[in-house]
Amino acid sequence: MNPVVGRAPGERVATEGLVPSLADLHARGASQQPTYADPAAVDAAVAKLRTMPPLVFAGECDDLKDKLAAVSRGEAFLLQGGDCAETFAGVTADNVRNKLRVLLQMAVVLTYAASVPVVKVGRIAGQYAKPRSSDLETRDGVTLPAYRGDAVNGYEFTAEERAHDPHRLVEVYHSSAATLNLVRAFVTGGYADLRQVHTWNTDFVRESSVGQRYERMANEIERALTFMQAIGADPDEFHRVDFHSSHEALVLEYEHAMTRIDSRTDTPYDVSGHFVWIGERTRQLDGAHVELLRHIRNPIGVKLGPGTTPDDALALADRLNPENEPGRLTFVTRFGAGRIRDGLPEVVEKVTAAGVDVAWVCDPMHGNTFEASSGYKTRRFDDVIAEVQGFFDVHRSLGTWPGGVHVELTGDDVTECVGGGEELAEIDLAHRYESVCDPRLNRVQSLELAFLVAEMLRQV
Ligand SMILES: O=C[C@H](O)[C@H](O)COP(=O)(O)O
Ligand SMILES: C=C(OP(=O)(O)O)C(=O)O
Ligand SMILES: [Mn+2]
Repeated sequence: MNPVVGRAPGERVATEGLVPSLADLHARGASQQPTYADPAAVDAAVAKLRTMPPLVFAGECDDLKDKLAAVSRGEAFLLQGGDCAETFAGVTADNVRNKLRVLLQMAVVLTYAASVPVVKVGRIAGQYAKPRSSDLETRDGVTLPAYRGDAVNGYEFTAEERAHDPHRLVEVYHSSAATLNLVRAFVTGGYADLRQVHTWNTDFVRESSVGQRYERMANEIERALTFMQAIGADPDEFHRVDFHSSHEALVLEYEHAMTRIDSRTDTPYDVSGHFVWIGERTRQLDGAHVELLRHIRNPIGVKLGPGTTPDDALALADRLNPENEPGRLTFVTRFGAGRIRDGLPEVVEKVTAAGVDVAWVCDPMHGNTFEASSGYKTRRFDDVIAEVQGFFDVHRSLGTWPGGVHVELTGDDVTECVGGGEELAEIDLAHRYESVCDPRLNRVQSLELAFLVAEMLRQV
């Protein structure tokens, strides 16, 4: 049997002995898992997934780990962004291109304005499962299971759609494959060529002042590229970019089935994405998610909310990266604008004092969510910026490196977060609120964030 391919039903699982079994993981009382009615259908979905080719290759995961090691050394900056929850219906060329385009624009702003190499990672091609505060949702007196992402159930508020369906896990694989295929084509096939800096901005420049600001910067970049070509630089150097996929490793059946033994090193990798992270709600030290992820060799992240103590962070680092391998572990802090300045310093201080090698990244979204009077979940652009500013200030005062930002965004002109240069108000939210889970920055807000972060980076 080829150990990279997995097993046929009934055969030994290729990862046996190197990764805990699904039964062992569930025995830990895993939180935030689907509740499936039909165990045979779950087995069939898992068996099918085990036969599917990897979505990413272990060597690519190692490349990203090397880049994240540069982040942890203070030599690069991570830009990680995308939807809160991807949907199967959202796998269209326009949608994928628009998300990639805004990330490329943001990366160019950060690289050019702050002169720092930017590691680009999408919340894309696998971000289909959501932890929720409540198992149930009630509308007009009707109570149904909460929406847990397209990986688990449908968004439509009917009993049929909200039932947890294991076959959806196979659909996650196919949707991720289609998305990643397009992303790979875009980033290597010319769309991401640095000489396209202007093209990414068309249909945008006239409409917003941030688009115009970007346009001025793109003119400067173009002149610099022309100069470099004139002095003999290889134009192929500008042709492609490195871009990696990431998602929260939440549904154990999916992540376990996609964990394979790398034939180069005989070690396990979760080949469903380059980088996977453990959410704030599933990072229990003895929990199933920490147990699974401590066995895989991908670069991994852990979200740290405002309740995190220095000892929690140290214990997680010890469990997930006992050899202190650079680039292996990223702590994504999401304290909220009001708590970051008080809560973050002692965590960073003690982790640093213990000699733990980690990349520190700021998620300025998940600690700043509130419900507008209209009922929409939203976030204030000013709170997002205030948390990033707090993150930079804390790291500057401790002499540590603010290694990146992790944001929920989209390339479309949605109206989900309030504020920003367009001064979106709560009353505007209904106009184009399309997220099926958390509110995302739209294209203008995302680019504004990039310019503001570039200024903060220049001052580090
Ligand atoms: O994306 C993160 C979580 O799934 C989300 O913030 C939970 O939101 P809820 O409180 O509406 O369940
Ligand atoms: C669920 C998420 O975040 P957290 O685990 O930080 O709440 C998320 O990133 O969508
Ligand atoms: Mn979210």
